[in-house]
Amino acid sequence: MVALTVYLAIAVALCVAAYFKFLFRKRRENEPPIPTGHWFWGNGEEFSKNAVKFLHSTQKKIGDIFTIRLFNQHMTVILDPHSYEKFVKERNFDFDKIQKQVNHNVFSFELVNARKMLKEAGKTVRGPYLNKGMAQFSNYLNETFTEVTQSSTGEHTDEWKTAGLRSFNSQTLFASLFYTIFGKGDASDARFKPLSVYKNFDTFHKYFNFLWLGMPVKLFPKAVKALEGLCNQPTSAELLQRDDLSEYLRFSTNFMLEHNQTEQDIIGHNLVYLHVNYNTFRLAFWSLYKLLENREALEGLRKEIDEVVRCKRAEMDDDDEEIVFSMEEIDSLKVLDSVVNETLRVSSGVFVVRSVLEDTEFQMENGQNFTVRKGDKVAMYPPAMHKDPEIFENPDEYKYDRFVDAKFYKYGKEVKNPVMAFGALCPGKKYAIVQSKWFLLSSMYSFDMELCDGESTQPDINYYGHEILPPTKEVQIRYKLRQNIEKLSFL
Ligand code: HEM
Repeated sequence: MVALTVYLAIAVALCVAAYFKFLFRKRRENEPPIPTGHWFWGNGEEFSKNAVKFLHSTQKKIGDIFTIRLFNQHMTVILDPHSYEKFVKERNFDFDKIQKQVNHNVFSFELVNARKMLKEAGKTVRGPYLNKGMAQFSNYLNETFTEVTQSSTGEHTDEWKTAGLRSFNSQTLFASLFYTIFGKGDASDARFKPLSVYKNFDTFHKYFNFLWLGMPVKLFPKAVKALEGLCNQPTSAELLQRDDLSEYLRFSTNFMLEHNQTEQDIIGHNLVYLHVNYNTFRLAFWSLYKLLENREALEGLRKEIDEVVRCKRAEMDDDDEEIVFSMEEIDSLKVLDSVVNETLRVSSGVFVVRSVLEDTEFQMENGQNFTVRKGDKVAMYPPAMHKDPEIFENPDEYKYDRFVDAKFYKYGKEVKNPVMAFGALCPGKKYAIVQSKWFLLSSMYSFDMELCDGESTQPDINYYGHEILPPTKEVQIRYKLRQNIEKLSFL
């Protein structure tokens, strides 16, 4: 009995010590305020129920900067959009640890000399490389558009067809992204094909937040099975032999081989690359869905597209078979640009998050100073700013032309980066945006499309933390090829 009492006393003492070490926090002088939360979970429950709602109500009570606790992780959240540039430039706020955590916990590898690799590889998705990649992408997209309008016997049909919107996008956009990244390879090789990779990726992504936080993948048998399928890839030598392999993967694979990384590491890195590109797939889903849901938006965009095509057609010679667009022409389409920005605003779920390397004096843009504690995380949360009613009037409403010639203000001052969905470091921002624009332009021009009766969905807030949120469910659409259309291609 005495022994039992002693064990119990030790256990209680250990629990109390663990509580004070990992969970309890006494605010030090000059640190940001701490909102009240559950003694054990901290602010985790309110945060996971609806992060944006929780952050908005805390902001109202205690200001633009505060430190929340998500179980044992303390995170300082900054919700002043004007402080964004100071946040991304602060050297003690580090992204490398986060990037390593994703590579290690989710894709089981470590990237040697990661900063150099990412910096150099990032150059291969910009400038002239971008045009080469886009030309490939637009060709693949045209091929897939032909495939999805074939009847079951393989003939072209003008009939209405019904499909899930994600399924339609997986056969068109995802397949085109996939081939642009990995090249086409040997058609008779059944390994690593877009549709099976898409299905496995879709399953695997459901567990992303758990894996990222460090839970072992073995706890999730469906994720293990999906990952096995995803790892069944061609070898690095086979990929490097493909002429149409993307420059990004060519560079990164050679870099990793030079640094003696294993085939398994290269496979893991290929999956990370696919993972970042998967955001473009999700963005395209919301871009199309929102247009189909809002007839006025669809007609507004189609008017802009039909007009530009009409002008281009008037300039064509009789023997021209394709209508060709340049990057500048795509960039000049204001409604298309606004549709993509508005879609990013309503569907982004990402935290722009950093690890705090040292106790850091952080000065907000309004001159207030706060000390952010070493070992904590510090973050800006775009979805909360994207839904700030002071910046965006009626923020819950989708307004397709919201960004046409518009400026946005907070505290009476213009917000320089009203849409922050790409954070500061994403090298693929321009690529993802121009691919999404091209996909929208081509599909709006090529297809009549509508949502089937009663179909609707919304961004799934259980996935807050993902760059672009997935939908709560699939929706069914009807589509058919429009009459008298030309082939579109990218210069
Ligand atoms: C809609 C599409 C995309 C969204 C919303 C998105 C968003 C993001 C965000 C929020 C980050 C973290 C940045 C930060 O914390 O400052 C990031 C990082 C990154 N993204 Fe993207 N991304 C997209 C597409 C792409 C594409 C197409 C590529 C391909 C090149 C790409 C490559 C990367 C890489 C390599 C990083 C890590 C950068 C580093 O560690 O320095 N992303 N992305």
